[in-house]
Amino acid sequence: MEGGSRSPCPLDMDFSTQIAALLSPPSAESVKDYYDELIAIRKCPGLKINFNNDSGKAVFSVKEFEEGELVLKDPVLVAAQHTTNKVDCLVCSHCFRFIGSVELQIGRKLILQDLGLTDDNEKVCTMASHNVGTDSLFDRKDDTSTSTYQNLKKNYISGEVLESLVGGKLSLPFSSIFSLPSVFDCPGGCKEEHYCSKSCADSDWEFVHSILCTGRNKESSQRDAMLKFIEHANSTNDIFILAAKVISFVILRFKKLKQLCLKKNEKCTKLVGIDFPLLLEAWKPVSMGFKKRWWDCIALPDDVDASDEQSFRMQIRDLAYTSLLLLKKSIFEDECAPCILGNFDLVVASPIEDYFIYIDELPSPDKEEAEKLTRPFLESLGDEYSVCCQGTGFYPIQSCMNHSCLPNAKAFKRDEDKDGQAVIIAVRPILEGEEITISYIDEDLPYEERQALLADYGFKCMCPRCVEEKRKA
Ligand SMILES: C[S@@+](CC[C@H](N)C(=O)[O-])C[C@H]1O[C@@H](n2cnc3c(N)ncnc32)[C@H](O)[C@@H]1O
Repeated sequence: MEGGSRSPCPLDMDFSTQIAALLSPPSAESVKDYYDELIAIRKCPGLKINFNNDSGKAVFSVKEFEEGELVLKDPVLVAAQHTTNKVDCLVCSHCFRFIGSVELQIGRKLILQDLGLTDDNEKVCTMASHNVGTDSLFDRKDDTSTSTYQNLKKNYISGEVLESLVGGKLSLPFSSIFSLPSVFDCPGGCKEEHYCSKSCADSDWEFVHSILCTGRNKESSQRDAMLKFIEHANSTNDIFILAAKVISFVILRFKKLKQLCLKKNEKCTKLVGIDFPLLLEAWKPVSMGFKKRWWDCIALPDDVDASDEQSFRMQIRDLAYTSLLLLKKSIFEDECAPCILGNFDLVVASPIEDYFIYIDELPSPDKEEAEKLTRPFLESLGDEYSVCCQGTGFYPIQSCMNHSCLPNAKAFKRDEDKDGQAVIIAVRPILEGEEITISYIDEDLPYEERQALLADYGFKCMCPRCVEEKRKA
């Protein structure tokens, strides 16, 4: 591996040519073809991806946009909700929409809080690896003949009431206005993932989850190995869960391409046991956003001295290698040699905030009447009563947008944007042919602070504002 000690991974040596090919930037022509097709599929004909001399790929407008106009809706290619966030939000594992009901969201969170899961990271991880979703909450009813949650300590809402809330026996006033899609279980029966519809469940199964599922169809040794991988990721860095999803996505895409190829009776070239051209093709959507290996580009934490950078990077590379070995034990595939890539934030607003605002804005006496029921729940939830769904994902088009401290667009979720898609809105009129830029940081900060933050992204900003402010300094 360049710039560090020798890689602990023998694959790096054995497959150095193939790995170099996988990690080398795709040609300008294949980038153009790939994004032209994707833009047509995404139905955002106002955009074009081209190369810009200073910063590589860039998004350009091919039409005028008005201030406030939607520029892009970009569904996530692969994403994962943060492990700790799973206590706060029950969301569809495919589109990241909130699911169940206002009652289930509130009751589930209070129960998990009372079980101590929000205070204790270790326990959150355990909860996530044996995921407490909906069934597992209800399953506990079988454990006792009386109410399951009657021993809950912190809330002054009784366990019985919470049980009625998650079980659908107790309705909160006006909650039907904020109705959420019903919960669909994982088709593999793992109880770790939940969905908003059969189509989301099927898509996730087809594109990612069938390999990672710890449900009934998994052989028990593989299931144990997968649980060990998940536990390691949750107690070190949950970015490895996203990495595992990316690897699954590539393997499943590879298998599909291979089947297609065999169906058409085409010759599939074999290279040291790997059908390499097909693997390159399967990896293509990921390669479009791949920059560097994770340990080479992750920002140096504040508490790590610059002189220790090299050893820090080697440590996290070794951590990634340990994670990869654990994953390989559970999804061993001869045909694919995986790798880890970069990431982008995923955020979906919680409907719980809207619900409590609605109650607060009701006219008298409806408000007082409704609050008799809702206030104890709001008080029990505390300041963090409506945490967003937060995670990490890879957005193919948004990830091509460069930074400017004087951007013409921004990521902004409107009221109607209730899922994990990236939404980009024009912040001023955009001319045809202009590059579309967003700000990666708080652009209200002074010049020096902006540059310091952008250094973590590996570049010095030369936008017109920075050039001007530097000149004046
Ligand atoms: C999310 S990507 C944007 C797309 C990128 N240009 C590409 O080719 O994939 C972020 C990376 O783009 C480059 N970049 C973004 N904005 C830039 C700018 N204003 N000046 C120089 N490089 C920039 C940096 O390398 C940064 O790490």
